[in-house]
Amino acid sequence: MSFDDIVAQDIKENPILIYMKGFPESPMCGFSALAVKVLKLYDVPISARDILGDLNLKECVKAHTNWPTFPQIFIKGEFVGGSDIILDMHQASELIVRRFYYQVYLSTILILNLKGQLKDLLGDIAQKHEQKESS
Ligand SMILES: N[C@@H](CCC(=O)N[C@@H](CS)C(=O)NCC(=O)O)C(=O)O
Ligand code: FES
Repeated sequence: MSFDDIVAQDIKENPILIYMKGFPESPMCGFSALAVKVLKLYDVPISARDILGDLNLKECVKAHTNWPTFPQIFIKGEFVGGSDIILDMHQASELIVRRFYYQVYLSTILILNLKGQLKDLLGDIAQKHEQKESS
């Protein structure tokens, strides 16, 4: 099996694959460690290959993606990028989630406020209605 075949098979068979320095449990570089840390936040199975021990594999991966550095992350067969890109993607998704909760919070305040106003308004009518009935 050529190294090209190994890379092609790796990418095909593993939904999340990192070519990295070291292994997920023992990264040998801060950039690789960061990529693993971000992916671990999503509770997904992470497959990895250590490129430090195999220069041929390393060169083959670089040629395959035309990307000069490691880590290199593949998700569902697609090359995504390195640690900067995966961190940016994570932070962007965090921002969307935070904005969503903020919107829900604002909407809840608004609904409670309207409900309070309606209660005051109707309460007044109900009181007058009661007074009329008793007189
Ligand atoms: N900004 C890069 C950082 C990765 C990086 O600069 N990696 C370097 C140092 S570990 C690298 O792989 N250099 C090429 C090499 O060691 O062969 C990213 O987003 O992944
Ligand atoms: S091995 Fe030195 S920065 Fe990655």
